[in-house]
Amino acid sequence: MNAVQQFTKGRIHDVACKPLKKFLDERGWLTELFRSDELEPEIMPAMSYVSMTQPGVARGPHEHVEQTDYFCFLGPSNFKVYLWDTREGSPSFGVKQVLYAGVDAPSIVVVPPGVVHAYRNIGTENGIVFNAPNRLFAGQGKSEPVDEIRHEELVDSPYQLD
Ligand SMILES: Cc1cn([C@H]2C[C@H](O)[C@@H](COP(=O)(O)OP(=O)(O)O[C@H]3O[C@H](C)C(=O)[C@H](O)[C@H]3O)O2)c(=O)[nH]c1=O
Repeated sequence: MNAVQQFTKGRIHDVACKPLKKFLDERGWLTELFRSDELEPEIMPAMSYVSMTQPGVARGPHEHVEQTDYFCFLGPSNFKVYLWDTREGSPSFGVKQVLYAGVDAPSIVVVPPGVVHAYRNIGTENGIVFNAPNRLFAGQGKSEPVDEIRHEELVDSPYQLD
């Protein structure tokens, strides 16, 4: 594990945050989540899943060794997203970045391997997050270890959520 204890605020290299474009009409709205003609081959999704997070609840902090996460914060709540760059050699090594995403700012957040990440539902409704990672959860046929380092239980963790 890398030993960064004090992170500085800033923007993390290779983390992408893009607005989701909603096409609104009298029936509701529609938004594209990903397109194979817009993504780099190395982050092309291998699977997708949706999670619901209750108000006030956080998921993470976690990091992946090989997996890039492709989170879409769709609403109906808002999330505070926390990112910490622990990649030695990264131009933003030791940087912490905070983003807000969800119903008031529908967004895609791309998180590369080695960037510790967590998010909290800061709204009053259940919130939906779609993820399309570029690796299969637990590998082919769920036969491999899960590519995930969990930091939730770390004593004196540098990855603090407020
Ligand atoms: C991710 C995943 C999970 N699961 C099962 C495994 C557990 O029984 C259950 C909950 O998964 P987990 O405890 O890994 O979820 P979180 O710890 O909340 O992690 C989530 O939030 C943090 C911030 C993330 O970065 C993860 O990618 C995201 O899944 O769903 C599956 O069956 N398939 C999957 O692809």
